[in-house]
Amino acid sequence: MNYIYSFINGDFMRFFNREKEITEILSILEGNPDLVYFVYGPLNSGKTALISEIINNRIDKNKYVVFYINLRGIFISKYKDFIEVLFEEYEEDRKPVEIIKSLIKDVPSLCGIPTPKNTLEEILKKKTTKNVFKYITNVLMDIKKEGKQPIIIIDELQKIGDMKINGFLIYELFNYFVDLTKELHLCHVFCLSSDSLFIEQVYSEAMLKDRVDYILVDDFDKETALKFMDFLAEEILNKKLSDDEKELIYSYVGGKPILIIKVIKKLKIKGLKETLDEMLRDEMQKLKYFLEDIKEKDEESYNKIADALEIFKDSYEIEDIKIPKNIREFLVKKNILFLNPQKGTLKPQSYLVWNAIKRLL
Ligand SMILES: Nc1ncnc2c1ncn2[C@@H]1O[C@H](COP(=O)(O)OP(=O)(O)OP(=O)(O)O)[C@@H](O)[C@H]1O
Repeated sequence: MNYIYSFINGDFMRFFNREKEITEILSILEGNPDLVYFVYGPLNSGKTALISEIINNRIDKNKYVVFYINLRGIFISKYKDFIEVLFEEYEEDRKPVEIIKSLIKDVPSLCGIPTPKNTLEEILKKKTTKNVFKYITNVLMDIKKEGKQPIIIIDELQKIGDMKINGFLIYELFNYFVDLTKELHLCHVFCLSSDSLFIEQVYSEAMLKDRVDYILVDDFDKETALKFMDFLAEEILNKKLSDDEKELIYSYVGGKPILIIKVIKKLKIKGLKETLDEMLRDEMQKLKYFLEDIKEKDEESYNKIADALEIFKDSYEIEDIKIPKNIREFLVKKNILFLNPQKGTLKPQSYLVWNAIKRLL
């Protein structure tokens, strides 16, 4: 049984800023569970890093029990796959809550709901979610009786979007999450996703109105991005960057944390202009091949897509309906554009993509 989950992918990195988002989430956690929260934002904006910082360093570990269910990187094609991610089987003859209590002494979060072996077999035999949810609710109630507040976090929930058991599994889960929050006030629920089409579907789902809320984790704004560069230059290079250098980095990669980290790391072995030009060239190559493929398959679609992308030559962010629905959904699906359904806006997934668009179209 392996409950230890490392949130840090890649090198160890100290966490930077996000105080506004942290304050918002901590204040939600202090209150009674009431709504299901969707944490969304562009690709690699730092959603997982933020949640991980909160779980590891910002909450009182004696007060909360966190279940972090990560569907990222897991192949889920059938119900059984999903159940296997949701639960962690154990063999000892102890109650789940006892297992949980002993585990949380060592780790900040559990990556599955502990379930005795026989119970899991029973759950899997019945092809209905009713007994799954009943089991989870009982475990959560036991945790609450111990004076602790359970939190469920699901990363990349959209991965089960197409899965059907009776109806769509995802709707059954949403209903269950609404039960846990709005009805029972038993458990905090956070769903993380960078799939903005999925978030848009949730946003326009009448059933979820007034039962869910959204927390946007966007790329850093300019002021924060420049400070992040100072922070990283100190951490990684042990030196300061000039204002001109920071302005130049921002003009290429904007406020996307992962790209800023990449630039600063490369400065150990390469010059700044060379690093930035290389990154931009790679992005342009990707976009060029992407457009070439479309042009070869269907000239008419290519023209529509080129027209849509050309709109970004004048501005980074535009109103979503300026691009016809099918074209905008295609570009969002292909991770060229990010859709913010709350604001009704579209923008390139990063400044780097934006720069590639401006140079190629
Ligand atoms: N505030 C931050 N401080 C330090 N590093 C950060 C911060 N935000 C993001 N990062 C780094 O940027 C990278 C991408 O972040 P992360 O994986 O959290 O993004 P994400 O939004 O969850 O990605 P995805 O789009 O795949 O869901 C990680 O390596 C992370 O360590």
